This record gives sequence, structure tokens and C-alpha cells, in this order.
Amino acid sequence: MTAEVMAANDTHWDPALSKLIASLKEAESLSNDQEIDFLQTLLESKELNALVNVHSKVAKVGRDDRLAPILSTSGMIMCEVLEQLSQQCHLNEDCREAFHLLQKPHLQSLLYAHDAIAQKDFYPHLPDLPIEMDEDEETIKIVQLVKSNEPLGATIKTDEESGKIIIARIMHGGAADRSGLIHVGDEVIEVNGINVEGKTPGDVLSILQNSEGTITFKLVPSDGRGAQRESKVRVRAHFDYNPEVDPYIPCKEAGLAFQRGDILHIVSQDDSYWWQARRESERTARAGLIPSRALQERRILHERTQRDVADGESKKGSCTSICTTPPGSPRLRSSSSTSSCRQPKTKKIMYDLTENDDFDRELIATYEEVAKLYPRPGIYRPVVLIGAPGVGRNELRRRLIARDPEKYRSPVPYTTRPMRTGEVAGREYIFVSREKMDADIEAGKFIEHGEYKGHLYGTSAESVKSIVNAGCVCLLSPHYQAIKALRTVQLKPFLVHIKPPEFDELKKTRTEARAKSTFDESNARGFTDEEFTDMVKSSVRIDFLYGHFFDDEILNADLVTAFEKLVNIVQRVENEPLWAPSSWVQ
Ligand SMILES: Nc1ncnc2c1ncn2[C@@H]1O[C@H](COP(=O)(O)OP(=O)(O)OP(=O)(O)O)[C@@H](O)[C@H]1O
Repeated sequence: MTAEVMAANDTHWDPALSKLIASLKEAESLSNDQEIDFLQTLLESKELNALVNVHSKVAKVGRDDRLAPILSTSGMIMCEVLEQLSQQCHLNEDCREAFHLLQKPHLQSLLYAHDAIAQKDFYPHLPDLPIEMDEDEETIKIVQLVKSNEPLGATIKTDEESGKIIIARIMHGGAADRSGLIHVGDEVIEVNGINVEGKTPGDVLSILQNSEGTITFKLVPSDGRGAQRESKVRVRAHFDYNPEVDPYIPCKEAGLAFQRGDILHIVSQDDSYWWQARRESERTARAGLIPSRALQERRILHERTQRDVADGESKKGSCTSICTTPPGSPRLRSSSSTSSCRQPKTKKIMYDLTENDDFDRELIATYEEVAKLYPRPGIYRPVVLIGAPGVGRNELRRRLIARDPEKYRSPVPYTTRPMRTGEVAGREYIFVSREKMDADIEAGKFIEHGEYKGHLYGTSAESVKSIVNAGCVCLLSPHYQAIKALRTVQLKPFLVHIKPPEFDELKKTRTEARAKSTFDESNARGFTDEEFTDMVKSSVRIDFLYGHFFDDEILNADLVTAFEKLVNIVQRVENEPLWAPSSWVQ
């Protein structure tokens, strides 16, 4: 372009410059010769002409030939279209075809690649010419924002090296971000005419709090600033967070409160300690600060250490050594004992229910990356009902199968016990030898298994798969310790926590229904108060250990209401895109 511009200079003056030269001639009589000569030489100089030409060309490119993408969110729109199509698939062949087309990985990748490019700005930007500039002075920008009830959406800090007040972060979607005028790293020199040199961030904050109307910032722009790009990461929170009670958050007002199970859109992970996020359901809201995964992990480890120290102190004198299990080593037994301190001996026990079942507490539950998993017509996710023993998992499962036995099925369990009279192989149980079952357990072929009165019982992963492949919805109601074995990319289960109501309502509903305690096969009596108490306690414990794995929950107080909710859940699983671990979504 330079060559072209220079060539052009030999024959054409830039029209604006020609005009200036002409008016200079008219002004000859008004000024002294020296100044006129200087200006004439400058205006006719090749260098200035070349510069003006370059400026005009670049400005023209920016103005006329700019290829602007029509939109940069086609991926998001595709997701929304898929969501709507998924509800229409059963009605219309065209919808089904469009649904399948939009699910194709190469089409999705194409749209995401388009968005990634569309979001970039490849055109040069010429900075506005400063009105007046002192050669010795740094560039300064003056930014005016009108104060409203909305927070500014920026945090400040003292730069460790220079001691200057700088913009630490800009909250995505906040007032400062939307203004496009303030950037991370900008140095704050003045706020409303008050010099902030030597002041602390707290001092600056009180200047801001005491200001009314328009706030004027004098800032030195940072060098490496750039538009903040939103990340696309979505996570499921595995813990509750309240910035109000967090003593370490840099700014409580900038914090985002959330609860375990909430889906969060992480818009920025630039800061290794404080991420910016907004709740998925509040797409246009200003982002808020949340602890990063690394920070939260550290906190949990710290809390655990403190707790262990406190426990150690309180146990001093009563025991000589503290046994710990190394992190990540599961205590789930592959074949458990037949007795438990919490249950009568007569109940079939697939797992040891002693208090040692807290292996998951040793994992650090912070955030799990998730993505929308779209239903595949004819291939349904298994629905797994988890809950305290006796809460009603099997009752709900049986009712759903009775409603549509062709569609809902449960796998036939395996056993090593001999077949009894009246039993049919493959109906009540699949009967196998102990050697075979031991070998299959060893090979990891069972999603749950246990021992009762010297015989093994279990459910094989293969039997779940064959129900899924047959186009049926596989319903499972295993012991809660099977969650880890079940929650795999191969099975992609949907986990529902069946919860009991409070003790009084639990007792009332079960007594009115004359519900039989399932802890004792040979006894037709109802539940004891102790069993109800155990059920409530056990449910709290399951929630504590595995709460973050559940996709939904059902309160099983009134059976009819609980069943309706289950029907609603299975319909959603069959038809709607739902959040699942991102590793399950190719
Ligand atoms: N909402 C309810 N109201 C009244 N009775 C109920 C309700 N839910 C379940 N029951 C009854 O409670 C008893 C135990 O239910 P169920 O066998 O389904 O428990 P479970 O969770 O499968 O536990 P287990 O593995 O010990 O059998 C059954 O008699 C069942 O009919």
C-alpha cells in the first residue's frame, strides 16, 4: 500500500491538503513570511502527503469495505433451536431430520469456528487524535460515568511494584464493561478531581461512595488491554457460596451467591483465584466474583486440616493413634459383610453400611464442567433412583414399570444361590456359579454386588446396556454406594435422589398406607420409629456424600405426588437436553 501511496503522491495532492495550501496563499498577507514558508513546506512535503493518504485509505477500508459478520452467536442459537426441536421431534419428520442434522459434530464445529472468528476484530483501529498533547506527558484518558444504583462493576487494587492504584478487574456485563472505556491494568490518577496518589483502595472507594451524579476518572491506559472475551465454560457448583460471609473476597458487592447444583457460566478465568461467573438462568446479568477451583480446593483442604486437628485434640486421651485413609482410596467393599450395626440382620445387604462409607467426602467437590446432553431418539438414559433404604425407591420404580412395561424395564439381578421351586431362570434372577460371578466381579462387570447368607447377588453393567440398546428406559434402584460405579460415560445415567419427608410426616404417610417395613422379609409389620429415624438420618448423609451427583430429587411424602414427579422427570430425560458432565458430550 505504501508504494501505491507514494506513487500517487507524485501526481495528486490529497484534496484536503490542496485546500489547505490554497487557503495558505490567501492568508499570506496576514502572517509573517517565515511561518507561511514553514507551513507551506510542511503541507507540500511528501511525508505528510503519504501519511494523509495512508490515513484516508485505512479509514476508507474501515468505513466501506468492512466485512462484518451478521452474528457471532450461531452456536448458542443452534442450541436454542435444538432445544425447541427436541420437543417437536415426535410430531414431525422434518423436525427430526433438522434435529439430527444440527447434532452432527462437523456442523456444530463449523458454527463454533464461525463464532470464534466472528468475535475477533481483524480490522485496524486508529486511535482518536489527542486534542492537545504535551510531549513529556503520558497519555491520559478521562472517563465520565453516571452514578446509578448499579455498581460500577470494577475492582481496584494497589500495584505491588509501583504502589499505584490500578483497575484489578472488570466484571463482564457490568457498567464499566459496557462503557468499553475502562480496562484492566488502567492506572487511576484522579477520581472527581481528587488525586489518588498514595491513597489506599479503601480511600478511593469512599471517594466513590461519597460522589453524586457523574463520576470522572482520570486514567493512564494500560498497555496490553483488549476486549474481554467471554469463555463458554459451564459448571455445576458442588457447594454453596455466599460472598456476604466470605472474609477473603476482594469486594463483597461484586460477589455472586450460588447454591450447590446451580449451573454457572464461567465468563472469565483470567484471575487464578477469583473467577467471574453468572447463573446460567440469568444470561444478561452482570457477572459476579466466585472462588476459582484452585482457591476453593485450597479452602476445603484447609478446613479439613483444621477439623482433623480439632478432632485429634478432642480425642486425645481416648485413643493413641489416628488412622487416616489416603485421599482417593475408596472404602467401598467389593463383597460386603452380612451384618451392619444400623440394620437388622434379616435384610439383604448389598453393601456394608457402617459409618466407613464416606469415601466421597475425601474427594474435593468444587465445580464440575457440564454441557447440554441432547436426547437421542430411541436410546434413553437409564434413570437411577437413589435413597435411604426403605424410602420407596422400589415402590416408585415398580409403579412406573406397571404403567408401561414395554417401555420401562429393570435388569434381572444375578445370584449364586440355588434356584427355588417356582422360580424361572432369567425371570427372578440369572443363576450363575460362584466362580463365574467372582471372576466377573473381579473384571468390573457388575455395577453393584454384595453377599447375603453366603450367596452373591448383583446387577451387571451388560444387562443395563442391553435394556438401553433395546430402546427401553432402564430403571435402577441400587444402593447409594453404587453411584460411583454407575456414573460413567458409557451409561450416562440420570440420578434422582428419593428423599423422605420429616419424621412426623414420614410416619403418618407410611402408617396410613400400612406400608410394610422392607428390612425384614419375613415380617409383615410396619416400620418402627427407629427405622424412620434411621431413614431420615441416612438421607441427610446421602445428601452430604453424594448430593452433588444428583440431577433431580423427589420428596416421597404423598406417594401419588411423588409418582407424578417421577413421571415428569422421565419425560424430561426422554425429550429435553439436560446438563451432564461435559466429558459425556462429544
Ligand atoms: N410415599 C409413600 N407412602 C406410603 N408408603 C410408601 C411410600 N413410599 C413407599 N412406601 C412403602 O414403603 C415400603 C418401603 O418401600 P420400598 O420397598 O419401595 O423401599 P426401598 O426404598 O426400595 O427400600 P428397600 O431397598 O429397603 O426395599 C413399601 O411398603 C412401600 O409400599
